[in-house]
Amino acid sequence: MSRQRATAFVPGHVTAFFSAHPAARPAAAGSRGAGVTLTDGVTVRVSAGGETEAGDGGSGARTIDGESGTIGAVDDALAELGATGVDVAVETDLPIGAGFGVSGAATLGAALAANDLLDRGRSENELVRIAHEAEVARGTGLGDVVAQARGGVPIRVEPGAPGIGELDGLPATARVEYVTFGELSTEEVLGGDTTALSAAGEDALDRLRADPRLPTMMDAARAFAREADLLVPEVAAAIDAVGEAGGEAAMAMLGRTVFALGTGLSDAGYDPEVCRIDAAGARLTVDGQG
Ligand SMILES: Nc1ncnc2c1ncn2[C@@H]1O[C@H](COP(=O)(O)OP(=O)(O)OP(=O)(O)O)[C@@H](O)[C@H]1O
Ligand SMILES: CC(C)(CO)[C@@H](O)C(=O)[O-]
Repeated sequence: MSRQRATAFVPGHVTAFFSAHPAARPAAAGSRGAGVTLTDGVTVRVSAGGETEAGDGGSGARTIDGESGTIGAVDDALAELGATGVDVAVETDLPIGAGFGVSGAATLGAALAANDLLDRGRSENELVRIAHEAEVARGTGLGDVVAQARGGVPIRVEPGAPGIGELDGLPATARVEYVTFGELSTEEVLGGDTTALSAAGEDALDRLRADPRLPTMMDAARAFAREADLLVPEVAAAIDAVGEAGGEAAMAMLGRTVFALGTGLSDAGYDPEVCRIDAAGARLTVDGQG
C-alpha cells in the first residue's frame, strides 16, 4: 500500500525592503531585497484519499486552519504537478496577508508535499520554480518563495526563480518578535506604480551589500518604508517606541506588521509573538516534527 500523506514545513518570510522586477515570463519576474525567514511558518499536509494508480485521488478538499478555504497560487502549482485532486490542509499560526508570505509558503509546501506523495520526481529547484511562477502570476508575492526555500536571512541579489535569480544571505541568527495590526493588500501595492518604491529598494540593497549586517538591514528597512510611503501610523509608532527603548524594529512588507530583533518589542511594552530566524528553509517533515 502506498503512503497516503506527505507533509512539508515552510518558514514565514518577512521582507525588510524590496524592489519589484516584473517580466513577461513569471520565472524571470521577481524582486530584489532582503528579509528574515522565521521558525513560525506554514505546515502543508497533502493527502490522497484512496489507493488510485494515478495517485492524486483525494477529494480535492482545501482547508486553511481547519476551515474550508484556498489560496490561488496553491491550486496553480498543484495543477502544474498534475495533482489537483489531492486534499490540501494548510496550517499556520501566522496571520494571512500581513507580510509573512503565507501564500508563498503554502504554495511551496504544497508543491514539495505533492511531489513527494505522488512521486513526481521533480528536483528542489524545479519545485521552487513552479511555486515561484504560481505566486508571481497570482500577484501575491515576488520574492517570498525563493527566500523561503533558502531559509536564514536571504538577500535577493537578482530577481527570479532558481537558475535565473541569485541569492546571497546574511550569516546571522536572532530571536525575532512581531506584532500585527492588520492586512495590507500585496496585489494592490504591486498592481500600482512601483517606481519610487523600487528606487528606494535599490538604495537599501546597495547599503546592505556594502555592510551585510542585521542592524544595517533594519536601518535600511526603516528608510525604505519611509521613502516608499508605506508606513501606517500604528506601525510607525511601534517602530519609534522600539527605537526609543534601544532596539531595532522595522515594518514587514507588505503588512501592517512590525518585526524586531531580540526583545525589542517586549522592551517597548508590546506583547509580541516570539520566534527565531529559521536556519533550514523549506523542507519535507515527518508529521508533527519540524
Ligand atoms: N483568510 C484569508 N485572509 C486573507 N487571504 C486569504 C484568506 N484565505 C485565503 N486567502 C488568499 O490567500 C492569499 C494571501 O496572499 P497575500 O499575498 O495577501 O498574503 P501573504 O502571502 O500572507 O502575505 P504577504 O504577501 O503580505 O507577505 C490571497 O490569494 C487570498 O485570496
Ligand atoms: C512583494 C513582497 C513584498 C510581498 O510580500 C515580497 O514577495 C517580496 O519581497 O518580493
